[in-house]
Amino acid sequence: MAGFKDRDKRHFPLTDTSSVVKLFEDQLKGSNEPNLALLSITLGCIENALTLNRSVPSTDDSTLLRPIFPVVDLDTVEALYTKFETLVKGSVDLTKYPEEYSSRDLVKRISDVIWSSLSRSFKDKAHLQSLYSFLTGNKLDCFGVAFGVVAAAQLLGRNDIHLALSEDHAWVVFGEDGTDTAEVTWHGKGNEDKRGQSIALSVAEKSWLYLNGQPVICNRLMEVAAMVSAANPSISMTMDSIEMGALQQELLWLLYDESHLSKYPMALGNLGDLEEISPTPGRPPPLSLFQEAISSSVKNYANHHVYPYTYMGGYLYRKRRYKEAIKCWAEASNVIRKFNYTREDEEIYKEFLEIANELIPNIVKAVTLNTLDHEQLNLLYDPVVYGDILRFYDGICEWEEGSSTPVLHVGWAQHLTFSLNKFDPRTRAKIDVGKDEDEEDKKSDDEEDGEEVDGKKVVDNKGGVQDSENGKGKAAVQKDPLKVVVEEMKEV
Ligand SMILES: FC(F)c1nnc(N2CCN(c3ncnc4sc(CC(F)(F)F)cc34)CC2)s1
Repeated sequence: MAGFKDRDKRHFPLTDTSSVVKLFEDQLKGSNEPNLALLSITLGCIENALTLNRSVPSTDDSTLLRPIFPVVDLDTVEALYTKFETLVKGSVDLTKYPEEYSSRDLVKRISDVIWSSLSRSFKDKAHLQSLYSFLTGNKLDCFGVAFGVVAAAQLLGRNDIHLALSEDHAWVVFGEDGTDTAEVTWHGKGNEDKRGQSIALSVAEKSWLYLNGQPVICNRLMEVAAMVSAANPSISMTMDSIEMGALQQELLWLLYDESHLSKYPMALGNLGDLEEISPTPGRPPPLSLFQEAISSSVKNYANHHVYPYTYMGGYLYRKRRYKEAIKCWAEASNVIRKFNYTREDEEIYKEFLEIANELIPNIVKAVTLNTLDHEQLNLLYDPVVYGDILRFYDGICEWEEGSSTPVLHVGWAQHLTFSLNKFDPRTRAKIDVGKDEDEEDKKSDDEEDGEEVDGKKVVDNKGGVQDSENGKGKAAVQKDPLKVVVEEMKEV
């Protein structure tokens, strides 16, 4: 049972990074499970003091002289903890849920308790992910609501309720074998929340948002990793709190050393980004952390996560290692092609749009202008790079195939032709457009050699040719959207 015990209280007041790390260390290595509410309130209190309520004006150069790490008093944290405990235990009558494992009704009830306390103000600001934000401002973001439900469940002794995380959404798992699922928060803008529903139907859509059944399922220790990973050191668009970033980095290394990041690719990516900003002596470099994130996704999630590749690609791009960056993006595209694009996948759409329409054109321009650096110029004569760009686009096309919503539009084609035309024609003649033998293909093998029907490979598993639906039972996106419109017009 979690609870605010004396052994927790003796860490207070917290006066610097190391005292916070000691509190987390004690919670992670101690006898019983870490107290999510206690840690989230504490971390949120520090983040608030270092980013929103900075004790000294940010322009004042005296900050260079005086440390501004906030003192976190026991009574501040204890008062908020008691407020949360009173709210949760006062609103959920556990005698109504006597069974050993949690029911959907109980999960929905806990979600309602968090949900009904929220203020109506807009929720995509920063620093709304912790219980400190919830208890002092009644505000939480999408992740924060899901995390709050799990922290409340822990307070109620419901140890089967755990956090499930995709790359852009969060929900909970529960029940005897931890395979029941429930929406507990909203997603995106203008989407009705589906709280209380199982996520099975959404997974069936093969959308990236639900990672096609390959989300990160947390235990209590990984829920601490999620809380730390979701911490946000940014003060403004241009400035980060050094102290908050350092604290987040040290806590992530603590979790890394206890192996609580090994199945959490995004947390490994976050740590890699922090190490790029401020390298820790004696620790692995960013690239090896990004590689660990990729390996974790391959090993634990059938290579269904995109972000490990875009973490590494973004890093290599910033280091002007363009050939390797483009290979990462081709690998990212090799992941997204396994999904169908649905309207709630905007976040990853924007990621691929930026790579295709900004980053790759910038590379092609940079190496054209910077002809002094022969290493870079060779890029436009390198059939491997050209092949990777084609693979990058091919994955996006396959992502679109069979999807209910189109992905590509003429803007994509303009940037595509710009980028490809910069390559030397002899180089373009050299490449072999062989199919990469990827073990987990979106189509089953016997569809690989399907008939071409108006440019689309559409076969059933009997080798016959289906109508416009493809092997995934979805209304496939036609090659020519205009044709669809004309056909629909005829039906009217
Ligand atoms: F691939 C690079 F471009 C990225 N750089 N930052 C990326 N982030 C930053 C951090 N981030 C995350 N980092 C740790 N855990 C989670 S769980 C989650 C989904 C939701 F917020 F719970 F809904 C998001 C997320 C989302 C992805 S990807």
